[in-house]
Amino acid sequence: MSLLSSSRVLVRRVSPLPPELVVACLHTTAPTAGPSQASRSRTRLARDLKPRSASGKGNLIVAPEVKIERDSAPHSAPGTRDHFKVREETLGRAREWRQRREKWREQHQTRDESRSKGKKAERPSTTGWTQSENSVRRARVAAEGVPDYDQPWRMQKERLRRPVKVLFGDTQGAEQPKKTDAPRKPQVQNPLSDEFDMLSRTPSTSELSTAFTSPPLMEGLLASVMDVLGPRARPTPIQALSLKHLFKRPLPGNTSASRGKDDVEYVQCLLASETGSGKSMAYLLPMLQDLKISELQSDPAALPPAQVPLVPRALVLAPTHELSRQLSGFAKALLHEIKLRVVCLSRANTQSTPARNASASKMAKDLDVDELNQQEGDAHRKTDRPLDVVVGTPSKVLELVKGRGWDREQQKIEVTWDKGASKPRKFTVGKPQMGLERIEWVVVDEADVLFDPDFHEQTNMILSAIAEARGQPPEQLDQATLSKVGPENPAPINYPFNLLLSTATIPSALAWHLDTYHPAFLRLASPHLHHLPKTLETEYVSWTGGNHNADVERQLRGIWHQDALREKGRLSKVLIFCNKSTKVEAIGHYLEEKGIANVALTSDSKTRRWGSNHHLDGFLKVGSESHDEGSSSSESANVPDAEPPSPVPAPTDVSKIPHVMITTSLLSRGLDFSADVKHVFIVDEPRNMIDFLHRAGRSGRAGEQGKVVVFGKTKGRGSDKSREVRQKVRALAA
Ligand SMILES: Nc1ncnc2c1ncn2[C@@H]1O[C@H](COP(=O)(O)OP(=O)(O)OP(=O)(O)O)[C@@H](O)[C@H]1O
Repeated sequence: MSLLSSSRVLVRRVSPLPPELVVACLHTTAPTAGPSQASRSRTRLARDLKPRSASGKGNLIVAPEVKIERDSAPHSAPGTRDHFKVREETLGRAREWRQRREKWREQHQTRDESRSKGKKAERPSTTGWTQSENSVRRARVAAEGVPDYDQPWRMQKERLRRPVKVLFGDTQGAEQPKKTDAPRKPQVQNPLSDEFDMLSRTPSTSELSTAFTSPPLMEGLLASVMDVLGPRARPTPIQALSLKHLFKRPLPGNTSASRGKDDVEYVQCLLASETGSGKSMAYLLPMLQDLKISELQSDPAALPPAQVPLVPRALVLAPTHELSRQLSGFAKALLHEIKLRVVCLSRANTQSTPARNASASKMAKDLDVDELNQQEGDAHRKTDRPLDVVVGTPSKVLELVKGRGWDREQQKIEVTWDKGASKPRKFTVGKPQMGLERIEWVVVDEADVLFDPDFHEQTNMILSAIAEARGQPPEQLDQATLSKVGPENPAPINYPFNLLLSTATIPSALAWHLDTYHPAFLRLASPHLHHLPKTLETEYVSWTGGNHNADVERQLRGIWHQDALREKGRLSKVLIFCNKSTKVEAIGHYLEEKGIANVALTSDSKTRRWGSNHHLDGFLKVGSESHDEGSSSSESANVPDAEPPSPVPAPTDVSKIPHVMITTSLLSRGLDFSADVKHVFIVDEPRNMIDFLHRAGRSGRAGEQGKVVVFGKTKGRGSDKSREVRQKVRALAA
């Protein structure tokens, strides 16, 4: 079972759909079988990202690594290990070349002198090394399998031209190495590295901003960016691309800008960069600024009165409610100056109401927006001034758009029909609470999950519903046409709103979807896409025997022991990822018995039902999650009850304060964990490399140091799988 199938639990399945909705989403429903199935895998990384559209529309832009000052990008901030490593490497290489040149000169001089004296002289080597030195060097290169940087550039280039074995990604069509050329150890290459290496050096991408400035940002937004990231923060590659390409609307008062407000085309773009590289800000900034400018330029009195309580102008979709809450908190932090209204669609927004009683209408009634409008007085009554941004999961959004229980009614009808009963069971569908007609921006965060077979019906249904509400429903295709569409025969959809997709991994299924339905999308990518963050170290740990839990405990205690020696008692927090809920619980109980307080979180943990993020307290980054009403986290924590907890336990006491969170892939997506989470343990073999990238990426974020510890069998029978995983991980870390 793949990562994404394990995340099925995140959303209530919608089945079967009413016929009118099926038509609406058929347009983007890909047939499930066929010859191109392999190219639509959701567990394999795409081999290339260039748009395949024959029309020549669409563009892939990869940020150059060199142009973003390395010292200021989070992953290589001054003082970090990476910074010093790069510096040392660069200096070391230069020193070596200088020495070699000197040696070469000396050799030539000796030869010339010998010749002038009529003696026979040894021919100097082209590399500057003597023959004996050369043979030692060659032996080292062969034994260690390291690239031979000492070879002259021509030979080096020749070496690079040799075909390499692609061990992940789609292997179809990949050139296999000739037997004679094969290096000793199989070489694993990251599928995108060649394409990205070339693109990130093209001159067209070189003019990127190395600072947050105004323009393109409006002053209020710039101030908030400085407040959130600090005054010396510099844009990451993906943010620099966003600053250059996604700010289309001129700032108010900018008379020199040639484009008027009506000339603005819809922005339709994919933002792809590694985990923890600041994608949230890369999509939030252009969206929030555009909303503010359009608010300043529009006349609220001219808007038709809204029929429902919530009429947002932007929608951010995320796969889990935890991520929705964190994103809405992050957006709010960026809006202190420019004042837009953000609401997270979550049960925790209702006033201390038990989850089961929270209806959509109650939620709409109690949402912060009402409070805000009331505070602002009668001049801005509920429906006079639109809500700006709504953040939520697709199922929650549909619940508000179609009324609570809209999907359940259909289910009941089907069930009754199956049993041959004459009448379907009655089910009352709630009233719609949210209108989509004013939506100008849609962001699909974790796009690879939301366009994955488990979620794509809901995502496409929302996108189609917005297009319809805005008066331009997408063209409906019949089954025969649908079965023929593909990258070679695309069926482009032109949504009448700005659409941003954000992701850290592009499985071939998403690449297929984009080539087929969005060939004209602008694709912005960081040069480090499909790699582990540079500040993340990898360590492999072998199981010592039958009791794996004991090995996990030993590692934890080892880490804390080191921390206690190094950081004056501040112990790092650890995330443990398992493949199954039963294993999560087993490790949780074991650690609890051993006096290690922990939070064991599975999809049906009680604390998740409240819709707040309190169950992640102490693990999530402080300041980026929104504080809300909800249950306390104590229910989810497996705190051993050996001693009654003291009111303020010492921060280092791992038996009282949970320093370990154990979970499945449920929490591997998008969440920004605090810098205290320095270690991620992968105790079960990752199901695929996409899964691994997301799990490992919860640490080592935005230039923070982190370590991913991969457990496995390293010797004897059954160690092949773990060896293969190590090879792949090495390619991701390259
Ligand atoms: N330019 C920057 N400089 C320093 N830190 C930054 C910068 N931009 C964002 N950050 C910080 O980096 C962290 C990670 O950002 P974010 O959650 O947006 O990453 P992401 O790319 O969306 O990760 P994921 O793929 O896991 O969702 C956040 O804590 C954010 O505050």
